[in-house]
Amino acid sequence: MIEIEHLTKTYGSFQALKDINMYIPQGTVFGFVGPNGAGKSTTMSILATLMLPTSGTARVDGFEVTENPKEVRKRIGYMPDFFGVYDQLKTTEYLHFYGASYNIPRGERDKLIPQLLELVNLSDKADTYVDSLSRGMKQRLCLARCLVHDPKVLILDEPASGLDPRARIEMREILKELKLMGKTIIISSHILPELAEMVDEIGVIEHGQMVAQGRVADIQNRLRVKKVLHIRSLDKEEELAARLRDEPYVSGVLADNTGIHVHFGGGDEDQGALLQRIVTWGYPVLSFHEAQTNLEDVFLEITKGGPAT
Ligand SMILES: Nc1ncnc2c1ncn2[C@@H]1O[C@H](COP(=O)(O)OP(=O)(O)OP(=O)(O)O)[C@@H](O)[C@H]1O
Repeated sequence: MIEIEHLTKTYGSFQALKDINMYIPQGTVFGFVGPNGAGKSTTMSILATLMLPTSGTARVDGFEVTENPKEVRKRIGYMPDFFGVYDQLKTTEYLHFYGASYNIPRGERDKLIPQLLELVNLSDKADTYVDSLSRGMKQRLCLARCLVHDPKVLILDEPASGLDPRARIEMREILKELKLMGKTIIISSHILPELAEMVDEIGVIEHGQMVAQGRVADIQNRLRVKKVLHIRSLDKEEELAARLRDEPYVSGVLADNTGIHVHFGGGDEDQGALLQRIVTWGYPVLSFHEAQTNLEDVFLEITKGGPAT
């Protein structure tokens, strides 16, 4: 549904995007992650036909963004990271305004708008002035605005930024519903663990370059060169932790009240041998397992936070 090939963008002499390639199949929820200034908004603005690339191509549903921007716009709903809402309008009027700009007839809008408000949990705010809505409500209204023309693709630039935990959960639930409706969604965020639960694939961008892309689990596996083993012993955990520090492939050991966390660079056989040794030493092992790495760990592992080149 989205195909980006050799995309570059320069601002003056600054190269913000360097040969970006990205393929997002229909119905995929794609998490676009990267540190501040990495190039996420630039990529999304190009996809949304709001900015011209310097070179390369970007297609949405087969239509190239520079050759066929009108066809692209029919198919996308774009939520920018900063957006304005018109103060003098009520929520329903606001959505009528956007619906009318997509030439949706009044009768259809009258049916559609209550459904959209229900989807974004704003039914009880239908007659409220938009400037009196909370930030979370405004974000949800903006999402409803992106949906008025029933686009196949949603391009959401940090839809959960600045929201409190409850509002973020609400936003996440709405996005899950949109996924069920079959939308292809590209969503950028800094809130990585939250993305992990709902995205099918991630692309990690740093200094204008894609540094990793694929299914979340595959990327986690690829990066699991150093795993974390979580060990619990019925007693003498501190003593065991001290002993583990001198074991092969162990690069760090942390003991706290949840158990022993061992950074381990060995393979499966080495891991088995380590467990065997612990048992031979006579420690009453309660559990010994590989801790799940989350998307936050993956992100930190890939983006080392070096200076821009
Ligand atoms: N209009 C512009 N003129 C010059 N430089 C720009 C312009 N827009 C963006 N940049 C630069 O391009 C780089 C990429 O910016 P972009 O906004 O795409 O990053 P981002 O990943 O979305 O960051 P954030 O997470 O902070 O929104 C940054 O270094 C930024 O300073």
